Amino acid sequence: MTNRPLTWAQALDSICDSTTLIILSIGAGLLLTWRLWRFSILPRLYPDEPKEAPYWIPCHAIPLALDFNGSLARIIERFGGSKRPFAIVAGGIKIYIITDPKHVAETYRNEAVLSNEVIVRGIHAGVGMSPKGVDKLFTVDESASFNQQQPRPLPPIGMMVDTLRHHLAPGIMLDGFLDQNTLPLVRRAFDFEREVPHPALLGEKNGLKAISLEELCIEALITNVLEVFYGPAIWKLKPDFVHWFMLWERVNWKFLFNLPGILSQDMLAAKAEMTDMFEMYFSLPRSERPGAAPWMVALEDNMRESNLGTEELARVLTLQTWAIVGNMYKSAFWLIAHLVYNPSDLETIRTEVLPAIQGDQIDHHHLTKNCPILDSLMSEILRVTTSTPIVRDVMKDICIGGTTLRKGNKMLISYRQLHLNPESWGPNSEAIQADRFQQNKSLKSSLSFRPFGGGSTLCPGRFYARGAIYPVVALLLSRYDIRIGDLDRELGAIENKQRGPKKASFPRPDYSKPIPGVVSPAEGEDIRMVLSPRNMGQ
Ligand code: HEM
Repeated sequence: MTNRPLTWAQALDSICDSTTLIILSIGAGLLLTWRLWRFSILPRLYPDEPKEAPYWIPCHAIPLALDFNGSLARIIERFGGSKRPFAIVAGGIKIYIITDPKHVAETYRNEAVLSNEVIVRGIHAGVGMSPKGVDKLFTVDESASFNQQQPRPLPPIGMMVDTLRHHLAPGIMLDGFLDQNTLPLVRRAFDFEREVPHPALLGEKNGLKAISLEELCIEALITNVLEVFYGPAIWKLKPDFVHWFMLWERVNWKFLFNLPGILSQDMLAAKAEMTDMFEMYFSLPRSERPGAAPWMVALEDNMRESNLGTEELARVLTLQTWAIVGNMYKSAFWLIAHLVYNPSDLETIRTEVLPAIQGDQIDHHHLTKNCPILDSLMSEILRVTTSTPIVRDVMKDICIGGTTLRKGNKMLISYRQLHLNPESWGPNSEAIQADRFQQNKSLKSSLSFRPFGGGSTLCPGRFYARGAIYPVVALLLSRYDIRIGDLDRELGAIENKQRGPKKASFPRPDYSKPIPGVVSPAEGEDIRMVLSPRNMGQ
């Protein structure tokens, strides 16, 4: 063998190779030392602090952005077994994760320290309110007329929710609002003979109707409820408002993640169309927008008294509208979807609701008080489809679950994880069991069940939601027999006396995005139903 001298190029390559190797080794060494220090040594030095779920580069933000609920569930599964609060880091921010139902209750008892004010301010700034406008929302004016009757004076933002709470608590006001304002419009959602084609009607033949379940729920619980709250003027101002709201529904996660404009043109467009409509609406003299809900009228007066102008009102109400109509249509969608795929539950609930429907009259008291399986199924649907992540800011150091949460960090509760926790709900916790809440009545007030949040931000619309959703279910079941499928095939099957067409698979929910409230069906995941009028042609 001859030892040939290296060429210049070979020598350079070999130096580069060994330099690269050295750099890589140092990098790997530093990374390992950092990991050892951060995730093994630091937790021993500070045993009271929640342990951090280990990560390499670049923290937990990317998996969370790609599949929010899935990656959160995986992190919790790997790390949260002990039920002690633990921490993750996303986008440079430390977030404590609370998984124990008892610790969740503790967070609601400490709302001054675990506060949502920074987040609520940020959301209002995100819809375009000026810092001054946001400050006005949070400033208490003891002399404001709405504060004269209050045991404790409220800022306009508190007054707003309080007014809603007052109008929608069980009692004469809610009864009147349901009977006079809401139910006539819910009934209108079943008027398939109207002049302008019904958005849910896909076809009609021989007395059978092909219907999109999603569109029916949108018509009943978005389009009509918007009109219940704002009156019909909104349609003159923006006839396609629902289109923009539904786009917002699909992309509002970009708003929550604060994505840059270049990645969120669709979300920005939807937001602009919605605020634009409300600005036009609140610019109209009141006489030109009749039919608004009493709550809305009282709210507007109070906001104007607090010097919030038309543009600011428009932006605040864009967010309120999201809370008002963002969840009911999805709850109704999943509830009816469950029924059409589970005929025995459908028949049980049909028997329960039939007495509530007399011709055109709907007895909402019967539906909310005397239909235990319907009520139980609604709770079960909310349990399984809730996707809400609740985030709070830690305003001062606080001890929760034996660990110290440090000021300046955030805290997150995943209601989805709480609602599916096998320790509370059994090993088959993802399966829907219609009578679960009827079998065990204490479950509705369980610490592991929070479909409407908790503490001072407990949803003020929870009674109204049931009062508006149940009539939709009752009208559908009392008027129609329902099959899943295609009109032509269904007709063919009837003519040939065969069984109906093969059922499509159950619609897939989209848990990949953080949605405040109930999960949306994934895009295109609808149910096509064939409705045949009951007692006709049977
Ligand atoms: C099935 C339907 C509904 C579900 C699942 C639902 C869920 C929730 C949840 C989880 C929260 C708490 C958020 C938090 O603590 O940060 C909340 C708050 C809220 N909800 Fe609902 N909601 C529904 C229907 C409604 C309706 C019909 C209205 C109004 C008519 C409404 C108005 C509000 C408002 C204004 C808040 C904010 C409360 C506050 O910040 O103090 N919701 N909702």
